[in-house]
Amino acid sequence: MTSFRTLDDADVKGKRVLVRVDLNVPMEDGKVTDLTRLERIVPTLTDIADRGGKVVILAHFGRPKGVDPSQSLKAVVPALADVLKRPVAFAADCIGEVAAQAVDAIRPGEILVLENTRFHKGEEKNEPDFVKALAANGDLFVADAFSAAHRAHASTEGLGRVMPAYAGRTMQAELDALTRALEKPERPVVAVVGGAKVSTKLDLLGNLSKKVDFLVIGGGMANTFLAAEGKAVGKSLCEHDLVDTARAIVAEAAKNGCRIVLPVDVVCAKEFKANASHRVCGIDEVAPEEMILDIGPKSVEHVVSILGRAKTLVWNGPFGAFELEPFDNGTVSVAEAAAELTRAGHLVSVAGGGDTVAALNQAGAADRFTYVSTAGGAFLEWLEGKPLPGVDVLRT
Ligand SMILES: Nc1ncnc2c1ncn2[C@@H]1O[C@H](COP(=O)(O)OP(=O)(O)OP(=O)(O)O)[C@@H](O)[C@H]1O
Ligand SMILES: O=C(O)[C@H](O)COP(=O)(O)O
Repeated sequence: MTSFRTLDDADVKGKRVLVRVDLNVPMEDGKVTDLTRLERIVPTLTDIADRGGKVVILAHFGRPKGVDPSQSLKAVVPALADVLKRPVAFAADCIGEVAAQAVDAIRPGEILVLENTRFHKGEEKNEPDFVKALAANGDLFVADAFSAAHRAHASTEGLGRVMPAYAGRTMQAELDALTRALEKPERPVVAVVGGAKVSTKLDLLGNLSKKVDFLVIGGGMANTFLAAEGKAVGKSLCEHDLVDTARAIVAEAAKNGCRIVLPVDVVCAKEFKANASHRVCGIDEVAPEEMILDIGPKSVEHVVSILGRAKTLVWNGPFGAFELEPFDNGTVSVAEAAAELTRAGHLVSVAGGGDTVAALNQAGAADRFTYVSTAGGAFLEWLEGKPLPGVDVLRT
């Protein structure tokens, strides 16, 4: 069995601990608008600090091409200090003299953020010299950015190869949850895959159909599967060029003993806007001028009954255009049912993906899920069954 060294195995006292976290948080007018990623890293940072380590934070922000003051991590430092309820120092570079002096200047138990690693091209190229320059400021490496672990960058993967490396608390929680959900799940396992387009989730559907017992397809992508069954989907978002691909996914799933679950009724409107005039209809009754914008009540009931018999749920992507009321209804109703089944101890539920997390928050259901991942791309790549370099480098 693969295992990971964790913070419990690390002797951090008096050491300079390079901690890779994800500070890629949403900002508006220089203020952080969602603190979730900052809150998640508190246990790791306080644990190292309280055990007498010097906490030296490495992170990226945005996708700058070289040094770009508008993408400086300095703007995130006040919010991080607020969340930690401790002072946080900042250094204007992540390597060289500036970084070395800042690391020298903090005492054991104190916390320092180094400037955006992506200001140096060696970060994304994972250049050995840049890895070396980062490593010069630390004695050990703690990886706590699962959400950046799909990147083989210097600060996510390179450092793990050149110094003693440990999984931080968030990384550990994420890996535990993901293992419970797909690697060693209690069966039956249900995957809900919604969202806009099949084309963005082909690998994911292929991988999940090998691993889960029920693959519930929702959102715009369900329309392509419905079209593949010969249903008329009117003006709905639908990738007609992918109907053969959809048929191949269904056939492959059947071979693997995985049941594909599609909507049996839908909510249709003629306009893509909030509170557009709408109606519920059977899946064979969509008119040429209509768009499917949500699943209907019978579909909700069907999905909820499947969840009622399941032990594990993995969820990525909403059932409908959840940003527009009342087309959030399907997503909200299924989310509420999943949250209650989880709270009652009947279900292990793991969800991820930017829009998915927004939809679960909107439904007031996120807090009752077993685990909600803050990762976007990394969560998707994990669902696709791809190796995550920032995780693999931690394996013992
Ligand atoms: N029937 C539909 N018609 C049109 N758009 C839809 C429909 N159902 C869902 N969507 C849209 O799909 C989008 C979400 O899909 P997406 O694949 O991005 O989800 P996600 O994987 O959770 O998010 P992310 O890509 O941010 O991680 C939403 O904007 C939603 O409005
Ligand atoms: O926000 C994210 O999903 C991570 O921080 C990764 O960011 P990236 O897609 O720019 O590598």
